[in-house]
Amino acid sequence: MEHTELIKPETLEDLIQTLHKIFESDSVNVEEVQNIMESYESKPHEWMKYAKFDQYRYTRNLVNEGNGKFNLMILCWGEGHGSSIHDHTDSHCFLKLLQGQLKETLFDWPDRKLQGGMQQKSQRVLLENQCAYINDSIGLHRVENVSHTETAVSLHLYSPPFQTCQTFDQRTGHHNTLTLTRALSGLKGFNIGAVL
Ligand SMILES: N[C@@H](CS(=O)O)C(=O)O
Ligand SMILES: [Fe+2]
Repeated sequence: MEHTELIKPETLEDLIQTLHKIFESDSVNVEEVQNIMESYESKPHEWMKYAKFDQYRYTRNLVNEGNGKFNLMILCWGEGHGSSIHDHTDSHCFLKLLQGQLKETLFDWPDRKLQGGMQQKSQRVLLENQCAYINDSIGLHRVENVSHTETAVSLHLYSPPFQTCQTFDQRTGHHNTLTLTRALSGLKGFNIGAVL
């Protein structure tokens, strides 16, 4: 497999350029993408223009369309905002913290035969500049800003891009398909926000 030489991106623009290079190849090297995203040191003035908050739910703001290979988005989490349990539609999902902290809870896919609740598998707190990774074979997750005083901002890369995903009811394991929005302001549009 061909490897792009890893040079630490100094700016968000640099990071976007490097990601374009990496994704020219047809196969995704998860570790390489994770490393490059982690090595970018978040500088708020570089991403501020994408960071739009909503009073009630986290927002999704498109940053770059990655030549059709990936979507790069900035998600803004107000105090107490979180996502429902969801999948990632057979895509790779990278999640890098630009500001604040997020709690990630992992779940297994519910067993159709066993009617009942979904047990959480593990939990971790993601710190500023860390980059997490998930896909459907790892499982499902829920992401929350549990802070009552601090907002959180995260940079997400999805490859290939997707517009719908499934959300799950923890109590029953039942799912719904949801169309995601790429820019949410106010309450119009959809995301998988859940009020904690
Ligand atoms: N995957 C979610 C955000 S997160 O909870 O990972 C989304 O794209 O809205
Ligand atoms: Fe997610």
